[in-house]
Amino acid sequence: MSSMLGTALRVSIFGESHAPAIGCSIDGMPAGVPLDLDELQNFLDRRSPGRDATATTRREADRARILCGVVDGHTTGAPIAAIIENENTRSQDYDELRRVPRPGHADYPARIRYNGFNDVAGGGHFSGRLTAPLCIAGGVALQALAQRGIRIAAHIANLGPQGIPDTPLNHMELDEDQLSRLSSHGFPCIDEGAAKAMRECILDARNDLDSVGGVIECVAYGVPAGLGDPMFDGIENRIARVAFGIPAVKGVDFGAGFSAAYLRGSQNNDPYRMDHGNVAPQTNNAGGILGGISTGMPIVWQMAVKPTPSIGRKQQSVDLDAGCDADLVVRGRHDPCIVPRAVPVAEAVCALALLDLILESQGHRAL
Ligand SMILES: Cc1cc2nc3c(=O)[nH]c(=O)nc-3n(C[C@H](O)[C@H](O)[C@H](O)COP(=O)(O)O)c2cc1C
Ligand SMILES: C=C(O[C@@H]1CC(C(=O)O)=C[C@@H](OP(=O)(O)O)[C@H]1O)C(=O)O
Repeated sequence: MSSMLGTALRVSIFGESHAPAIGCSIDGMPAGVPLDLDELQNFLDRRSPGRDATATTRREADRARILCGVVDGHTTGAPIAAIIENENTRSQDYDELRRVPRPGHADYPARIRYNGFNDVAGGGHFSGRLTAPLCIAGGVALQALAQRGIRIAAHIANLGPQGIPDTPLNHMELDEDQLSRLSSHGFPCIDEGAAKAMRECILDARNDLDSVGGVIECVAYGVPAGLGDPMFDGIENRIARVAFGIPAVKGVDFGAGFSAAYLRGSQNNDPYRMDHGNVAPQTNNAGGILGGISTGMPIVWQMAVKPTPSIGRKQQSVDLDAGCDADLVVRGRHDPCIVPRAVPVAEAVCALALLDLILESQGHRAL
């Protein structure tokens, strides 16, 4: 299992959900980037488990311990390594799953791929818990990008089988106040009414021993025009590659995305106008990217998160040792919906993909 990303900024994620620790290493971060460790911890807290009834009851402090690469509040230019200790594991909940795999989780294909040697406890290296160290690396990248005037925000765009929509971010440029209100919100939505309805939808699913999914919209403001490459190294390719590393993400689209297929060219094209000497597209169906290259408009993308596979209902499975059908009731503590906790993870992957691109385009030089 190799969980590495980036070319100029190379990040490796290691650990397993019930191992003593999970962590990351970050190679290629330039020296002298100011790093506020409280801000980083606040970012990790937005993802951490066990905070209310809409999330798993596994309580973890998720304290990031930076081992090296940061001195006196600045990056040193040396590789950064950080860990989070796993403090609340209950591995016996997973004993049966080695034999009887959960529908929708990685148990069965992982057993075939790794000849049964993979760690099943807590989902092992396949666990959503690995997004905690991903958020350490992403949190560092977010602070580095903020130094360059690039701000990233995400929210729950839509949730549940009936589709409860929040106000789309693509139609608005958030000011600093709105950005910090969204990022300090326990349930990140623009519209309070939508947040309330979404919360109820998750609690209903939990009561029904079931789960729900949804869509997260993420926007990067302040990305200058002209970054990126055509074909295989475009901004879309780079963000999608990292976003699909988040467990449970099954779809990624940009700007109008799949709905562009149902528009005419006259509706989908973003007309140009001059504004105080600058080229200003009047709409942003392109999501800030044309030909893989940034247009100067906000980069707008969405990711679809499936309903949590581990649900409390009896499900059909198989006993792989006995070679027969078997019913399964999954035990343990699970998120009835992954979406709220995955919002900061979307911001993290967006920051990592964009910072890697920027460092690559400046020949790995200082920010
Ligand atoms: C933040 C986060 C929390 C998650 N929590 C759970 C959980 O409690 N139970 C579960 O079965 N899956 C959970 N998942 C999803 C599984 O890890 C994921 O569905 C599984 O590894 C299979 O991968 P795939 O869905 O990408 O194919 C979570 C994912 C994330 C990102
Ligand atoms: C602990 C986290 O989420 C976990 C993600 C997860 C999974 O299968 O992805 C399964 C559960 O693990 P456990 O059975 O050990 O409680 C979740 O609690 C976390 O995200 O930090």
